[in-house]
Amino acid sequence: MFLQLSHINQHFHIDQQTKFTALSDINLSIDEGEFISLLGPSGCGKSTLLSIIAGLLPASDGTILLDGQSISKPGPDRGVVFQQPALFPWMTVLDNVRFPLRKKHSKTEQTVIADKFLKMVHLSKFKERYPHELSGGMQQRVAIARTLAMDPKLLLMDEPFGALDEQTRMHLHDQLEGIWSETKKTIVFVTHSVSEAIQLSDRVVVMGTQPGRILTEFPVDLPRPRRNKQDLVPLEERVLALLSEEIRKVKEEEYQV
Ligand SMILES: Nc1ncnc2c1ncn2[C@@H]1O[C@H](COP(=O)(O)OP(=O)(O)OP(=O)(O)O)[C@@H](O)[C@H]1O
Repeated sequence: MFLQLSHINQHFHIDQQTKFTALSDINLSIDEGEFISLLGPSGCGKSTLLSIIAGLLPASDGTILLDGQSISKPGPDRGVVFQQPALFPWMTVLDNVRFPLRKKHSKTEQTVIADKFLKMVHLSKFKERYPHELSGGMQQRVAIARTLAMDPKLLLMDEPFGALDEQTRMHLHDQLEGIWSETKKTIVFVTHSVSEAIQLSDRVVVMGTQPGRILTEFPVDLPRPRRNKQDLVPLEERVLALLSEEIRKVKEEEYQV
């Protein structure tokens, strides 16, 4: 197994007396090259789980093995793409992508690698531009190129298209599918969107709340690319039926309805 999460629990101490369980007994196995989505209502612990896999947050309990190695802190084998692209505004697109390569690669190598991934996200023509001269979707593609350029074994994406409009998001779904089939990277993708999860993933892992846990998994056996939205509807309905109860629980807790 390429990525193996075993018995992960995550507790946060709210104060000296109160402990909040954000994740309870998470067990998940992911094959190399798989595209997995973590889907669930707000607060079910998707980002927390991604942070634990990234090594940004140590799990309260449990183990994570990536390619046989135990994970406890961030490492170059994992690349994270967040909702906000977090580019350096004073650097050109090319320099942003070259920046993380500076310690391991010569200047020429940095440029060759950066050019390759900027081409993959169709931004070669914009490499001398600055982030503020790009749209939100283009900035996010730069962030994806920058992460891929580091050649991580595992790509972790936390609602990477959540801040973008619907049209841009659809465009980036196509691009991400292309990147995934070209690079064969293993991807763990966090989303709120049922259709996004089904369109992109080999497997949708549905999480529930109180405490955050895995409810079930849905394999997606639909041919790619999945451009015809109608083909996704039967599975969407099954996932939504499961999620509606969880969403009701969140509303009840948050709004006391
Ligand atoms: N550092 C922290 N201290 C205390 N509680 C936390 C901390 N980080 C997260 N939580 C809580 O853990 C739960 C899970 O949060 P998380 O952000 O992982 O959920 P999520 O599923 O990603 O939500 P969303 O979809 O809204 O982004 C939430 O109830 C949140 O308030």
